[in-house]
Amino acid sequence: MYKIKTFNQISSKGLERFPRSNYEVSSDASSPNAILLRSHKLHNEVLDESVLAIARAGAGVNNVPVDDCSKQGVVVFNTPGANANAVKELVLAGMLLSSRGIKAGIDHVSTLHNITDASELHKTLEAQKKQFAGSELKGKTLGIIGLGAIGSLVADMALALGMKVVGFDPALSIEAAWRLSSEVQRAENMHALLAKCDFVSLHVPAIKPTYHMINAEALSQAKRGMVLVNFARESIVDPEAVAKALDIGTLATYVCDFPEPVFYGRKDVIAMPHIGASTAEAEENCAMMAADQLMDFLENGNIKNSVNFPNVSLARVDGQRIIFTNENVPKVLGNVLSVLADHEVNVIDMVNKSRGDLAYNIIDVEKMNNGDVIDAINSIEHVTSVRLIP
Ligand SMILES: NC(=O)C1=CN([C@@H]2O[C@H](COP(=O)(O)OP(=O)(O)OC[C@H]3O[C@@H](n4cnc5c(N)ncnc54)[C@H](O)[C@@H]3O)[C@@H](O)[C@H]2O)C=CC1
Ligand SMILES: O=C(O)C(=O)COP(=O)(O)O
Repeated sequence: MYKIKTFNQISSKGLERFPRSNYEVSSDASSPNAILLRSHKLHNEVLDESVLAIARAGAGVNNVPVDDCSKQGVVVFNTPGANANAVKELVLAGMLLSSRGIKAGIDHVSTLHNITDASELHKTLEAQKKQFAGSELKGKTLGIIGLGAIGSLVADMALALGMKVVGFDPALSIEAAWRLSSEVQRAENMHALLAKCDFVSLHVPAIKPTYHMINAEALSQAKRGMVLVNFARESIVDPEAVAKALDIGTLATYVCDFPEPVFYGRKDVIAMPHIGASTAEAEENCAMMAADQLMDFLENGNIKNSVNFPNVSLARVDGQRIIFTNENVPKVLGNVLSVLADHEVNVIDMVNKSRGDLAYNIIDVEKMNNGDVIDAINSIEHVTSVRLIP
């Protein structure tokens, strides 16, 4: 029986994937084999030694202590692209809210409830609507910083709306580059992008190099009257610098999914409560993908869409499967194979893959009678975790 501990509201479509004959899934599971969560912050919690994997039903893993997990051989998964469409649609809403008098117009209409005569109401609205005129997105230039799953969808959407699109992504993967429209112009650097865009949308992960990447210095390069859209993370912008840029007119509007106290009461900030991925479709996609990845990992040791370990997959054969993780240094695999040889364990098939400082191994062996083998592997220097799958 595998135990999955959940945090946050996980879509039932995902939870239903775990057969209850084999899985206990609950928010208060003790000694869980795996954790399934969304934005719940794990940094201040002690990770149970029983935890083999953590699946983030979503994209950003800044709420998971990935480096600590790596040291303990805990595999961290996310669900790339599964909520990208939901975010893309809200980016469009954000751009429209910033360029048309939608919010102010709606608020204004709600103040007119005292006018009970329909023709008087219509006359008043027609006389006042000029206050809520805006401008169109067509023909404007959108800069996109981060051209991964979300950024590339935003680019396609903007091009379809008749916008010009400029992109910046120094870490673009080959797969993401293939997805990207050839109509997206490449900016040499972020400053060049900021200088020529009417709208700039951020779609980078919250990692050290992106911390406050939109700061006073970056904003000093921005085209006057730019709209900044942040559905990525709060840490990517310096809120004080954004408030200052709004004060002096460098920025016309800041649209974000991450409200900050410094923005309270500002009419030029459109702040939403982190709802970029809050659609039934995105929640289902993320939860189902995370559940499937966890099950394949727990039952077979296969890894797909981990953020710290390589993708690894090996077809099952009769026998037993040994899984171990190690620091990526010489001799570890050799030492493990020596232990197997010393215990007269016959290897059927194996795979060994590394990613940066970490390595992941699956070794299929004929059924063993010796219970000491796993302990012996565990005691090898640089091995960080080991388990046996029957
Ligand atoms: N508001 C919400 O509810 C949601 C927010 N997000 C946020 O959006 C982020 C991006 O999500 P995805 O597009 O799915 O991730 P992704 O991994 O597909 O794309 C991220 C892109 O950012 C690029 N990048 C990394 N460092 C960069 C830098 N310094 N400058 C420019 N580009 C850089 C990467 O090369 C990659 O192409 C997530 O990490 C998360 O923080 C994601 C989903 C929902
Ligand atoms: O996927 C992401 O990175 C998100 O920010 C979505 O967060 P949520 O799962 O809606 O709490």
